Amino acid sequence: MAFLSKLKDRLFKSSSRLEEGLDAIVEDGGEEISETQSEAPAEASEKTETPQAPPSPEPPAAEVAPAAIEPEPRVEPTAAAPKVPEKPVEKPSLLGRLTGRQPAKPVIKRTLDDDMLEQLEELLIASDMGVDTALRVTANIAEGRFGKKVSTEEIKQILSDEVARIMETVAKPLPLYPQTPQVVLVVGVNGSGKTTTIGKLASQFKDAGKSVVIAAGDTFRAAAVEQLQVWGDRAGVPVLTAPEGSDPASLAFDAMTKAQEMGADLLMIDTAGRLQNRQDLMEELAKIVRVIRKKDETAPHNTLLVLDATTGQNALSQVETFQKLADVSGLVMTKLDGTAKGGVLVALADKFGLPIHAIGVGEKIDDLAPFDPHDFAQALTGVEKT
Ligand SMILES: Nc1nc2c(ncn2[C@@H]2O[C@H](COP(=O)(O)OP(=O)(O)OP(=O)(O)O)[C@@H](O)[C@H]2O)c(=O)[nH]1
Repeated sequence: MAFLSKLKDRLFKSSSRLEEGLDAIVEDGGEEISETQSEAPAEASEKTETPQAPPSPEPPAAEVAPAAIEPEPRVEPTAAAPKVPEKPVEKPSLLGRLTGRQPAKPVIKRTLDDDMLEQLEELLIASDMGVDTALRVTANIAEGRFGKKVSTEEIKQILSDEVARIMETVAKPLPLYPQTPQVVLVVGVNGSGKTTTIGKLASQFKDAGKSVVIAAGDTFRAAAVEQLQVWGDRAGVPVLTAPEGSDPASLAFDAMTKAQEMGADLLMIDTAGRLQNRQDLMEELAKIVRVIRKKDETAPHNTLLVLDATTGQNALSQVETFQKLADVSGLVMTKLDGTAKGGVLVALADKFGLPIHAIGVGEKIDDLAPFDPHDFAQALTGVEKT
């Protein structure tokens, strides 16, 4: 699947770290077993199969998932590419030819014991899953498999299933409500990717036929407003601004009036991300909410917290902080491309259970993908999709 390979390619740092770690763990203390002698895979033994989610039903009409990443064209080797010398074909043995059996491939398997579980725990912690989640995941891996021999491929698959099971409950597109304008407050620390995410979301909703208005609520930084305007232009969506230093709540009120007059479907409000003075920020966010409720007492309908995956475990404390500052309803995780800290998403899902609406996998306008727990788990653990 092209999306998986793209995600995997972009998540390569997390994936390769886990993959290499799992290879090393199985090799360390494992033994070569030819496939014909090897016992039934541990996964198929006592452990009850991880319940695979039934193919998800079509999302209700009210929900719109951000468009998935375009499949990448397959790169065919060019004529100029150096030729790889062909491997000499191995002749099967006489017995093999007579019985039609292929020679057994040696596979390294290791007994899943306390030592191996401890190493797995350490690897998961090093992959930013956090101590609690790492302990829970390894306990689940051990259940019904303790003392059995596992190969690298088996352990990757088991881990991938565990990760997918945790993530399935949080993978939810941003819900769309019939009431308009739907107000989406976007919060997060400076630099987490709020502006970029607003631009990407606005573009996707516009493509889905929705009319969108953006309000540049971080009125303290002229550069932030300019950036948002650039993204608004790219997405073809109006951006409402106010003079530098003016009251963000007053801008939010004006934006709400304008969005209502225009009959807009969505109003996305950018906010400041200065955590240096939490009290000020809390008051600022509370004031924005108070004034938009004068226009619609059910607003904001979503409060999106944008998190930067490269901050690793720090993302956990950002969720805690922003939950105190605002009524966070869902997450967008940015910069999952090229970070070795993708495992933090598992810790976030396990600890907070907040919906993950989308993931950012690049700086371009279409680099925002719906969060797919199975693709993510496979990309993270290095499982080859069959
Ligand atoms: N690689 C990568 N870069 C991203 C992604 N999302 C955002 N960025 C980059 O991260 C940087 C910060 O993004 P912004 O959208 O400006 O972040 P912000 O939270 O609005 O920051 P302030 O304007 O300072 O509040 C920019 O250079 C973006 O191009 C992503 O998914 N992948």
